[in-house]
Amino acid sequence: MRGLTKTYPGGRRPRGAPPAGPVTASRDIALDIARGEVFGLLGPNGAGKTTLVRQLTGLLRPDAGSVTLLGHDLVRHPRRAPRLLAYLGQESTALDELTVALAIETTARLRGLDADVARREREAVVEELDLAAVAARPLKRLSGGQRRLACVAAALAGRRPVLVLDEPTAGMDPVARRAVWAAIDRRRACDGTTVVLVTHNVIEAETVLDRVAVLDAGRVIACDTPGGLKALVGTDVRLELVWRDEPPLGEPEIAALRAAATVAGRRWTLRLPADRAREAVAAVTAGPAFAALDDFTLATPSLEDVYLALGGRGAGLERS
Ligand SMILES: Nc1ncnc2c1ncn2[C@@H]1O[C@H](COP(=O)(O)OP(=O)(O)OP(=O)(O)O)[C@@H](O)[C@H]1O
Repeated sequence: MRGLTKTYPGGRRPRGAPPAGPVTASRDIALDIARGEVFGLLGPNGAGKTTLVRQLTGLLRPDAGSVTLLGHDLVRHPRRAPRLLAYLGQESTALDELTVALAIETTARLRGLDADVARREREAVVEELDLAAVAARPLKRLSGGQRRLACVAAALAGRRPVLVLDEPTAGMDPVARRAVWAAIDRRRACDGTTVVLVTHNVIEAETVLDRVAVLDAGRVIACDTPGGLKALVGTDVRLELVWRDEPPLGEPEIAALRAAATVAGRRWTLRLPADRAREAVAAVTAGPAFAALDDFTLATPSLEDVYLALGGRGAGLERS
């Protein structure tokens, strides 16, 4: 992608509401995604992730800039996109009337597979994502998480060399989410599939992503490997404390931690240099503090920390 720019015109608003001005959702975006890479787009609600992937998939025409995918100019020839990539949008209602099995098999057929190959592929992906129990039911009669999983299965059918997945695990339970991340990892490892992944689930996604672009207000504000991005925030570690009810603020060490913490209900989050974190862990795991503690975690920087350090608002980022 080079120089991708997209501004939505201001819309009409109900009488009395403030006028809605135009929104520039992509600002001069330049990104190179290598073949076989699992590439993440990270950013808060409204950062422009969906706008970007819709341009990448030929569904939305940029105002300026270019998208070249496997040698094809997708701004000039957007209809080539469906032959090159599988796209899972945020909302997929097109398959709602079909059963899960038929949705997967039909998608594979539409992507050019012979009937028996499409059937075999359907069987394999139903097993891979553990969908057998709901395979005979129409998508519209499934729970939100099950429907999303069925849509992921359809996206995987037909073996496109590029997968563009917009929040594939939204609304899924942990078992389903794990199955999706494993399926993505397998496509990359076995087929060399290129995957572009929009996600809010930063901690989970970290394990599958080769590189990540962080978007904020339509701009790419950082792009690197997860490790490279984490190096940006230095060596601070994150200490999370969850208290049973009242923390023992009478203890001077605990009162000092309170002053440095971000407090959300019973949860305190602290970002500390490693040696200071060690002292803090010693303080909270001794004496009355430990008795008052419900849970604690100590973690090295995550992509979420990177995002926050880069000045993002943090809203909308989700931890597993
Ligand atoms: N059709 C549209 N018309 C006008 N403005 C739009 C339209 N679609 C998106 N926007 C605006 O463009 C900006 C980027 O939206 P986009 O959906 O790309 O963000 P996102 O990063 O995908 O957000 P989310 O995480 O909530 O899915 C937002 O300010 C949004 O309000």
